[in-house]
Amino acid sequence: MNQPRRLGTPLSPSALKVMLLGAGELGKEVIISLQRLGVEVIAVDRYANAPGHQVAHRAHVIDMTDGAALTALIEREQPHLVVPEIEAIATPALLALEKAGKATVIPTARAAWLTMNREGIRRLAAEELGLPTSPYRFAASLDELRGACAEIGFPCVIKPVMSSSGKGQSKINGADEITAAWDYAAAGGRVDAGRVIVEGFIDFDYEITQLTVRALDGNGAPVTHFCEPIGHLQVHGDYVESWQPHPMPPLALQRAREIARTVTDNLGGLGVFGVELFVKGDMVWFSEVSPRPHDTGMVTMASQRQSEFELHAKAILGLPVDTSLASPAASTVIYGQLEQDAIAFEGVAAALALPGVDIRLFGKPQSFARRRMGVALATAADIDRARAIARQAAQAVKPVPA
Ligand SMILES: Nc1ncnc2c1ncn2[C@@H]1O[C@H](COP(=O)(O)OP(=O)(O)OP(=O)(O)O)[C@@H](O)[C@H]1O
Ligand SMILES: NCC(=O)N[C@@H]1O[C@H](COP(=O)([O-])[O-])[C@@H](O)[C@H]1O
Ligand SMILES: [Mg+2]
Repeated sequence: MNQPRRLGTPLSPSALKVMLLGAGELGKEVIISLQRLGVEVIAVDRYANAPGHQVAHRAHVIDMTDGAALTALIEREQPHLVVPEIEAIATPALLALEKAGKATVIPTARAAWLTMNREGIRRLAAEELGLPTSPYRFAASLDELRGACAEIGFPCVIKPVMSSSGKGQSKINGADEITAAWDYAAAGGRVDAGRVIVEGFIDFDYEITQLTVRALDGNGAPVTHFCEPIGHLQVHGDYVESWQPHPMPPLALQRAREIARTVTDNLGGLGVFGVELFVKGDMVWFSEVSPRPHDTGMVTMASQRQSEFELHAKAILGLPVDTSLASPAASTVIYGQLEQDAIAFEGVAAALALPGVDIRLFGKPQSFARRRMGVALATAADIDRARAIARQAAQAVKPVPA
């Protein structure tokens, strides 16, 4: 099937239809990119008026971890492509639909299934592909967790096997913190699988996301493209700042791309992958991979000629892509700060008055203190300046009660 998809007219019999499973800030941008190519988009999420719902042709609210509900919706809508946007999806249902020839899943149903669970992707990367990772163990009870921590040693990082954006994740320094970490993981997992991973703590110099795109070239031949490395800062396992290009010594960059190629070749399919890597000197460790655009990649809306969202949209349609950098840039997250519905934002004009700044407000209907509600973007002559300006812009934007 090395052919681009035939583009048609939305809401007509010739429409090319794409269904997004998850319609948060990342999906919203993918949807906008698809709409620019005249694709009919159906957005699905677990709550009403999700960011992507607001820009799609049709919106559905279902529990995407319910395999029967997910299958019924896909069979009813019959999209040409199903595009997972979050991890917490009934991926066995996607595997079954793909096997029955009833759905094409991006990049593949197997990739969505393997990456929904840290155990799937970690065992593939470390045990099958032989990639360097932190040492790790899995545990399904508090007792097993005590044993796993004793083997891995301290400090270590404990995470639910199914979670994202740092939810339920703790770094602990000693055995006295194990019980609290177990309870926190149980509360924070998006799907309570009652299972955690313990990882040895990697004392990295910096971490990057290596955005990797599997696309077809103009002749229909498969090609792997690499974006410039994205550096980022995480607090409590959640990204707060990212920048591109992150400078790297040639050997570390080569290793990062070898790892990214190995894992994405194995996962297969078409689209953007966010390969998360830890770097110390010339040493590079694989951490995890998103078979979809990555939150730290929001910086590409400012830094690249084609953002990671445009790259994903084009790649999944079988169109050629361009991963070139346009300018150094940075992104800083705007958190909700308030626990309220329907908040308002002040200070956007002051933020936009700063040089090279742009702002995205996602339109999430409900704010939590640590919920990502928007992002400030800044381009500048170098990443240090871009980071300083993006931070200043994010601080200027003030969530306020409506
Ligand atoms: N073994 C480790 N050693 C050192 N730091 C770690 C380790 N595991 C995680 N971290 C830190 O925590 C961050 C989040 O971890 P991870 O990516 O596994 O969580 P996540 O919940 O999947 O987050 P996201 O969904 O945003 O990718 C990492 O980017 C890194 O900063
Ligand atoms: N690290 C994964 C990530 O950033 N995913 C993005 O966050 C949304 C969920 O946000 P919410 O939790 O605020 O609803 C997801 O829909 C996706 O866009
Ligand atoms: Mg991560």
